[in-house]
Amino acid sequence: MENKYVDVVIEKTKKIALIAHDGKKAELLDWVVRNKEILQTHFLCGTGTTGRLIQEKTGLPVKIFKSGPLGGDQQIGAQIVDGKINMLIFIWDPLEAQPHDPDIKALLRIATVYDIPVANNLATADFIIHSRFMSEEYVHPIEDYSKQITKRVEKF
Ligand SMILES: O=C(CO)COP(=O)(O)O
Repeated sequence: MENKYVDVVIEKTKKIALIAHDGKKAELLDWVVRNKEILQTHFLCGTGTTGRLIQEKTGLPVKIFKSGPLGGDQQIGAQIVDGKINMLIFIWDPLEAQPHDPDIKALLRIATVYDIPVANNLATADFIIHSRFMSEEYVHPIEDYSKQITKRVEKF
């Protein structure tokens, strides 16, 4: 299916990454369908298979990165570092071992370093998308979070 993502979409309010492991993909797809009205006003991206399935099932434009085991989690992590993603919905499977477990840990770590909202289950995803964070007026309480991190690291 044609990738409908175009650069201009990046101007949308929130920049959301959507990822689910195989055993959790159906759950995430249903959630995206249920919340399509809200999600369509934001920029969406995802790892290879998750992103493609969301695009096919909902018709929403999704910027698609590599599949998780092929480096997609790392690409998404790099986008967080560059400020191009500011919310992560990552429905990882606690009952299934993954060959790229170090990449998964790295992504979750970098999301914490940059203090973006992260949902690892749908209850939290619901909580976030109905929260004040989704409004255009929301600004991170720490003006430039990455400056604060740099300061902390430079101390040593
Ligand atoms: O493995 C993943 C995240 O760790 C997801 O990758 P896919 O969306 O390509 O299945």
